[in-house]
Amino acid sequence: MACAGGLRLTRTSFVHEKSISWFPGHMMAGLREMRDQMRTVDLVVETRDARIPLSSINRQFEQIVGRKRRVVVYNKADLAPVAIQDAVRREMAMRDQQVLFTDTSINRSVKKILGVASEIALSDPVKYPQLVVMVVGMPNVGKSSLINALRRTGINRGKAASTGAKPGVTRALSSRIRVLDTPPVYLVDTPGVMIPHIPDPVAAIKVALTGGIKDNIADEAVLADYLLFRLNRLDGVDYCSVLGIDAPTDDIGELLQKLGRKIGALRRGGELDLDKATQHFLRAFRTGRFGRLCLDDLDPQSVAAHFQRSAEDLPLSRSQQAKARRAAHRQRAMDRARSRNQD
Ligand SMILES: Nc1nc2c(ncn2[C@@H]2O[C@H](COP(=O)(O)OP(=O)(O)OP(=O)(O)O)[C@@H](O)[C@H]2O)c(=O)[nH]1
Repeated sequence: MACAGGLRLTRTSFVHEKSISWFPGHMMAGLREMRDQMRTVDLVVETRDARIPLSSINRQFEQIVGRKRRVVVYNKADLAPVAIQDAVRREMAMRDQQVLFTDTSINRSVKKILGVASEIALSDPVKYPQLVVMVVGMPNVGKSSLINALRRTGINRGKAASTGAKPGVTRALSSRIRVLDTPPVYLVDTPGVMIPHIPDPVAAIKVALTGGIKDNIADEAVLADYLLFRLNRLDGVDYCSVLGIDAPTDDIGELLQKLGRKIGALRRGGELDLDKATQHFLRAFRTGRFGRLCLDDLDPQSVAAHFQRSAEDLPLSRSQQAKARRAAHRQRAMDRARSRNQD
């Protein structure tokens, strides 16, 4: 139950047919430039949002990264439950992905990335006189913040990349940004790239809720409706206390009316301003006021279904097909072991 006082859930699933598409020209140009520069890159840091460990995966990066060494960084870990980290590590390890969790406000948390880069650079100083790391990811996952944090941690220097609360701040590849002197490590910032067409409309809603899609492109009313649906199904989220409303509800109209009255969101003439109430509700989630939350389901079946769907959407390279086969093999072995334990 989400709030004190009890709630009868009136919906069993969230149905939304229309996906959100946002793929402006600078993203296409950015992808092309990333592909062109990839041969000069030694390591790729693929940044994702820890609140949506699956929905923030953009398979286009796997295609342009190819066989380059890659580390997956789940940023904004301060906004996601610590408890998800083991499940995510396990699932990604099955897909041969090394995973780190970061919060860009904490030096010790981003230092792990410098550790990975240094290890590669020191393994062959002749091959890597300077190590070049490209930071890629969906919009607003915190790529530029991560670069600034690495620079602060590595060489105690100020901001080198522009950041902002809205998606699409970085619009082109940066020049190389120094983040470590010994061994020399340089980072390249890149524009956030969306999936051109997200096949699952609910995944698109999750990306928009976490700030990856501009609010004027996503339908804020739908985002708020999904957020309420999800909050009601997560244990221990007391949104009533956070919002200052009396009782939980599964009806977004009712919640926004109450919230609008509570925060005094009124238009001229005294009519309730439900848009303002909607934005207040979304902001409360985005700033972590409802606590650490994860919007993706991480049980093995849901994860397998997610990868199945995204594989159908994007043709896989040969090495990706081999990886997918290995992951499916491991998954089947785990399922068999699990069912043997249950017997
Ligand atoms: N809570 C939290 N917020 C973060 C973290 N890292 C970045 N942010 C915030 O996330 C927002 C987006 O950060 P950016 O670094 O501009 O994101 P980006 O991925 O470079 O964005 P694009 O320009 O769209 O590609 C900013 O408001 C940051 O302050 C983090 O670890 N935790």
